Amino acid sequence: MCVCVCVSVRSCDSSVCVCVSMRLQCVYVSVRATAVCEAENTLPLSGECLVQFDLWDSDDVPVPRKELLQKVKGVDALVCVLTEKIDAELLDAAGPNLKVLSTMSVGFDHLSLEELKKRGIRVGYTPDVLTDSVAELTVALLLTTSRRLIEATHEAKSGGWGTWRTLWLCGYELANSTVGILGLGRIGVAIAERLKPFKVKKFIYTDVAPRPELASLIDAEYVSMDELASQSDFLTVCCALTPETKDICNKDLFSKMKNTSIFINTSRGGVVDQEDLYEALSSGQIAGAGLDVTVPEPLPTSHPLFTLNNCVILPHIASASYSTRNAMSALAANNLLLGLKGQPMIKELKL
Ligand SMILES: O=C(O)C(=O)CO
Repeated sequence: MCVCVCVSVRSCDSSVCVCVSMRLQCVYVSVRATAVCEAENTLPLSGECLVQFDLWDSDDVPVPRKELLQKVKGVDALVCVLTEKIDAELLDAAGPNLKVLSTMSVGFDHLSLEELKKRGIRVGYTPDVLTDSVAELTVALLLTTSRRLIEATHEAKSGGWGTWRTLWLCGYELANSTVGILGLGRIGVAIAERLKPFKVKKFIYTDVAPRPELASLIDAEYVSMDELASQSDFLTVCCALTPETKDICNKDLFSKMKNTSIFINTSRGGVVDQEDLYEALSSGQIAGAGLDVTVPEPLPTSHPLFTLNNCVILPHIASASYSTRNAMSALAANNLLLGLKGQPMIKELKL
């Protein structure tokens, strides 16, 4: 039996995952599994079976495509992170042995689900364990953007800090505001729960359909996309990237937003038309934007969005806390091993 894995892992709790994480520490990995293998990089799969893996032992990530296409040949399973495009080309290169895919991410826009389904490959992913971390970072980004913290530290450091001035570096506060959530799921709820103590007046959301159970947790009102745009003082994007949501935040949406509103995206860069966002920010159509995700990633340092004071850009770090990355790696590893054993994964995508 053979397996292939590309994952970033640190130490974690269960014995299986301690074993995985010690071997796969902070690297993208290619893993090979064999029935009864005594090679160094092995994991127990069942009583009579061990998973063996080879490390992608380099900071040079993601795994170069050519190398990955080589490494996956003949494997039974694959663990990946969100930078790996799992498409027909890669699945063809892996061949018919491939039965399990485990992605260390909640997002799965990097996976060709149709191709996976067609080949009968089971897919594990890592929802829930990153909800707190992403929600926390979203709040941090929102406050950083709305209270202009990056500009402020720059001014303080660079001599721009003169006498106290009435309107200098004024921003927008959450108290008495309306917060809009585009795509209400676990993360949107967790963001709202954290924002509520800031005295937000009202939560509104839009989605493909109302989600009354989740909405009731935060007392959020379902509105149309247009109402979301026009009513939100803070609009936070929490939807998955799908063909339907690609570029959904575009000129049309920005043109309906208030000049005083703040746009936040910690989901996927692909949901935003970045040219339209640049236009909205530079023309004053909206007050500011905080982005943890962009297209491409990394965003080239020459990108026009980097020239704007009212745009805060983070390098996709929403889930980057030690405890969350540990939990994600443990879940990805356990999904992989359960899938290999033919058992239900802890978190499996329904294809
Ligand atoms: O898990 C994901 O999909 C992420 O984007 C991690 O931050």
